[in-house]
Amino acid sequence: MSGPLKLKRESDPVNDPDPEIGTAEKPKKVVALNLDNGSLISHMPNFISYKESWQYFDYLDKNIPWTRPTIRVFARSHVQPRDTCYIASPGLPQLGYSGYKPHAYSWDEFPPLKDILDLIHKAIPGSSFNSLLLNRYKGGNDYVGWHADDEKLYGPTPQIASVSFGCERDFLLKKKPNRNSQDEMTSRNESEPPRKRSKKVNNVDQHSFLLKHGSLLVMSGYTQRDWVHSVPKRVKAESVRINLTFRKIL
Ligand SMILES: O=C(O)CCC(=O)C(=O)O
Ligand SMILES: [Fe+2]
Repeated sequence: MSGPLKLKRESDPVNDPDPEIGTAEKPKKVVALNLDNGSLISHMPNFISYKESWQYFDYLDKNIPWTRPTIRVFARSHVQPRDTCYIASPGLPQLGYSGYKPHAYSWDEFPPLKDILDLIHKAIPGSSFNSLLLNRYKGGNDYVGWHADDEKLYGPTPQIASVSFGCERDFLLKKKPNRNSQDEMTSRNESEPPRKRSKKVNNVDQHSFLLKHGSLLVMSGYTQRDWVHSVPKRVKAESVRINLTFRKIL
């Protein structure tokens, strides 16, 4: 299990800085959310400066070999509702989800990704990510359905570091109903998100983060075992968002 999560800041937080004009010297605010039973979320809204984040966005938008694969969910085929790409260090076991096994590109082909990886390793002491799943949401109709990144190859307490560029989108977390009824929640639901379930959801059982341009969100501990997350459709989100989730295959 990864140790207690402590994101390093460049200086102590003072006033909440203007999100529109990022600078490298800006103090880094960190919000830590301790979910129950050892699930942890840390959020650093200004992880990478505004200007640098647009440079990364433009590079990734143009240079990543994006694909929109067909995946299988609940025994039905769907086109994944967002573009994707996968990077992994050599010699790791093959990632597979929803019947899809992405080709693993090398970090060496995309030097800016190595720079972001370095920034993340510096921000999260003790981390050593070796793979990366990239997503590109072309507009508000693109989304990721409720799922947990609980594939066995990440181990029982995966730490996942998520960096976002471009259009701001909501990132939702919801507690899994209970340990015996996880089946319908744990596979990536890429079909329309289910309509409201009849069971009432407690306020402490769901959380929402607005993931801004240049932000970092880290999920640790038992978050993947006990919670599901999603980035739902948003009609008003018209522009492109690129998200990077760094993971460690054990
Ligand atoms: O786009 C995001 O913020 C989340 C993506 C995600 O959950 C995933 O790729 O597993
Ligand atoms: Fe995920």
